[in-house]
Amino acid sequence: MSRSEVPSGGPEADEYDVIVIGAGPVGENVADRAHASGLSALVVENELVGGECSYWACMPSKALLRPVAALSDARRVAGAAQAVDGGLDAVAVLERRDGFTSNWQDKGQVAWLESTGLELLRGRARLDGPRRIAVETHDGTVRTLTARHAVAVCTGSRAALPGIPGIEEARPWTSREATSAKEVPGRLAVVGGGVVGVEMATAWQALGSEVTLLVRGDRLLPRMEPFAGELIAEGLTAAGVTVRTGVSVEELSRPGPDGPVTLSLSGGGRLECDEVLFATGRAPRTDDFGLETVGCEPGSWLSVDDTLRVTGVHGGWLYAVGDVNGRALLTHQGKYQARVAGAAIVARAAGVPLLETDRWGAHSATADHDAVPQVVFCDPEATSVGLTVDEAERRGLRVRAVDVELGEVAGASLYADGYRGRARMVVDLDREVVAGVTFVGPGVGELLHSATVAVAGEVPLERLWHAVPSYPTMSEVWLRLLEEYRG
Ligand SMILES: Cc1cc2nc3c(=O)[nH]c(=O)nc-3n(C[C@H](O)[C@H](O)[C@H](O)COP(=O)(O)OP(=O)(O)OC[C@H]3O[C@@H](n4cnc5c(N)ncnc54)[C@H](O)[C@@H]3O)c2cc1C
Ligand SMILES: NC(=O)c1ccc[n+]([C@@H]2O[C@H](COP(=O)([O-])OP(=O)(O)OC[C@H]3O[C@@H](n4cnc5c(N)ncnc54)[C@H](O)[C@@H]3O)[C@@H](O)[C@H]2O)c1
Repeated sequence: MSRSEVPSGGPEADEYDVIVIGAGPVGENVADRAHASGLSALVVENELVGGECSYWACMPSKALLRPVAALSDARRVAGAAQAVDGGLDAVAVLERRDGFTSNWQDKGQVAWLESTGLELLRGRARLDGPRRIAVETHDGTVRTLTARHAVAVCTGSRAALPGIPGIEEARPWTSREATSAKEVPGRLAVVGGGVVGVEMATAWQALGSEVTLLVRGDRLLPRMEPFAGELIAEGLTAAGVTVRTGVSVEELSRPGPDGPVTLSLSGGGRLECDEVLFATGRAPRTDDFGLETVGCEPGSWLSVDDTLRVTGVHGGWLYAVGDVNGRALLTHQGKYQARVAGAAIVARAAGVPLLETDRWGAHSATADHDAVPQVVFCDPEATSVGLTVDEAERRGLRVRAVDVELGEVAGASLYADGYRGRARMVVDLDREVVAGVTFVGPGVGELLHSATVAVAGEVPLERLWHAVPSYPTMSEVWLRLLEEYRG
């Protein structure tokens, strides 16, 4: 037991100013904010400190994907391409991935908690009425703890599996296996054309699997502008992935424990594979969590206001931050919410009469509505922030889409021979500000933050005209977009 871990059963420490349930990236940040402002804070964690993101999501998936991009980048530049021989070294990639997860040990993250002075209790927490939680600790005892000011639920999400006949016996991969597998399956079927589906299809195809991506809708990445899914499908197909749209899995069968899986598909077809990954969305970790003891629906996404306080809970002491509130299932957005929630908890504990809850105020997670950035790390990369044309129109905004082929930008043509990529700026015509941006192409991930600043800053287009991009970088796409808009 490390210095900061709380011994179970200690009667002296059963009351804290703030109790945080879940030590993922979000819980860590809520607790850190509260503690740094002088409140006592306890963090309860049932598995590994660092959460899904560190061990089975962002970090291992990006460790699998970075070598794919590095190799593709070299192959797209004459002169460098000649130096590239063969594909990825799968063993080396998996070993590097293992390094990023610290071999699924959380010593490093516990050391960070210790260094901040936060207390950690290992065990499974459940709500137990107003301001109370009961924790089943890893030694089997149950501790009841009380929060003076706030309980923050930061329990994240898990993979959601559809109720298809045979799915349990087929023992499908979820995002956990897809990010932690130690061997490369010969044939991998991936079900779902969302972010996990396209990223993991990209990674495992490059590592040597023969990947079939099964998408029930008519396009990939349906939450982005349609051209994103088109360019990603093109990239996946060029890499050797079989992309099938308009197809659903109706049944699975895996007769032998280690044998192949057969998928029965809509329309009568069958597909045999060695492993099948279901990347079909997420469910909140709120089942068997005592939500009924505080008047909430067990198993539900926790609905919150913009200070991240759960709506409809008497006394206003319960917060839900990160994936578990379903607002934006992204680490950076959850950490942003954690900063806002932390500030709100501290202000309320100090008795501040009026919080800054107006739009873009210090106690309002406004960006969740208008400026959520996302980078999908496939090849090419797909990125977006703010609203698509479709979303803007559904909100009743009068918008214009401005499109530019990225390959026409000097910096992009230097980045890769025959550069393929596209940019779209969605302009709010009444305010003449940028409501949303999508960039798709190799290397655009690092470009996205410029768009996030423009969208969150509501920078007028006439001022953006004075933000001069360096020549010859890909950022000159901004100049092309503005020129196209001004005509
Ligand atoms: C394959 C994959 C790749 C992803 N890649 C990215 C990416 O590149 N960039 C990005 O921004 N986002 C990415 N995401 C999303 C990102 O992982 C999540 O948004 C992020 O992990 C949410 O953080 P969190 O702290 O809310 O929850 P989590 O990281 O899920 O942490 C919750 C913690 O709470 C603990 N817990 C749960 N219930 C209890 C309980 N009852 N008692 C005690 N402890 C409990 C859990 O053990 C866990 O440690 C990815 C997701 C997946 C699946
Ligand atoms: N790079 C990143 O930022 C990154 C990477 C991975 C995951 N994430 C986050 O994790 C979350 C989860 O990702 P995800 O891909 O699991 O969810 P998702 O919601 O992005 O995509 C799931 C897809 O599966 C489809 N689907 C659902 N049920 C199905 C069924 N029965 N059969 C076939 N298809 C079905 C849905 O239509 C959807 O397109 C996302 O919200 C994403 O923000 C982010």
